[in-house]
Amino acid sequence: MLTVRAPATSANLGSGFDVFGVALERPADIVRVSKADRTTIEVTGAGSQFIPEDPEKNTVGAVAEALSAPAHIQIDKGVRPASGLGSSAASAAAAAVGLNALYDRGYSREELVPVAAKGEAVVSGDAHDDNVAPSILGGFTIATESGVRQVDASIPLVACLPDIVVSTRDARRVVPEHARVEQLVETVGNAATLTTGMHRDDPGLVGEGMHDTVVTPARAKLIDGYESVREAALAAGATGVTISGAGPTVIAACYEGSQRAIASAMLDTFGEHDVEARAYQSRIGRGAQIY
Ligand SMILES: Nc1ncnc2c1ncn2[C@@H]1O[C@H](COP(=O)(O)OP(=O)(O)O)[C@@H](O)[C@H]1O
Ligand SMILES: N[C@@H](CCOP(=O)(O)O)C(=O)O
Repeated sequence: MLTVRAPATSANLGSGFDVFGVALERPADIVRVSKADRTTIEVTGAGSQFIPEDPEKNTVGAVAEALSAPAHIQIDKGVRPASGLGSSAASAAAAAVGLNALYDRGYSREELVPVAAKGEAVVSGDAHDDNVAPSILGGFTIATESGVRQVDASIPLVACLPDIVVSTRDARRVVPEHARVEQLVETVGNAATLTTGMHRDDPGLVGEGMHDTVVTPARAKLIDGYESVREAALAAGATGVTISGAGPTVIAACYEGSQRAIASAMLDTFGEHDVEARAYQSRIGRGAQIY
């Protein structure tokens, strides 16, 4: 048997829709894999009552199939589903890393990204790599049609998860089909600023580059209190705030030392909207680890 810990991730970071992602230090899924004649799945932990154990419907089933690696797979969920923290991707990433080692398939971490993305296709209808890439590789990742680039950045973050459910599938339906050329120019500038910030470990540039006027405003309507939470986090010292993945988690970048004040401001503000929430104070972290 092998045990793998795969971290939650935050995709998009505002200006990098379907491209950017970062690994968080916490929360994480713990996945145990052992060889079997056919794949069976057992799920416990956060939100497990909403997660199917049928291999055709769970992200890890598609990964086992893609690696021809039937196994008994036990998933202990630390990352709540439909959170915007790459919940389904964390399990898929852990399964890809674990089954690759268990069956000695010899794939590199980079080669495992599209394998884990097959799991994502099961739940979101699209094989997007922006969550599985950082969960497998760690750091900041740029996932495009031509592959994945990774930067070992270290930026302090606060991820505030309200007690609201937003499924990725639903949140993809509200993404605008068109953008003005001015918005395109602004987005390219912001994405480039964010990438430079990641290379320099500069929270100011990363926060500035998180600004987005295309996808985020459309999705913000699905999150009660989003605009006030964003303003409260900025007032408490965040350098940038946006929706994590498809939401409802709201993610803030900041300088070292201000995470606690930002977490508290975000929780209080969700509270003012009668929304319970929890905050994870984190940094950009490492990818899946085998124990
Ligand atoms: N191993 C898994 N972990 C979490 N969710 C899973 C898993 N397998 C299938 N799902 C399904 O995926 C959906 C959650 O995925 P998604 O909306 O992408 O959440 P998140 O935004 O946190 O990634 C739920 O419908 C859940 O039942
Ligand atoms: N790029 C995707 C990312 C979804 O992330 P999740 O954590 O909400 O699953 C999107 O924005 O739809």
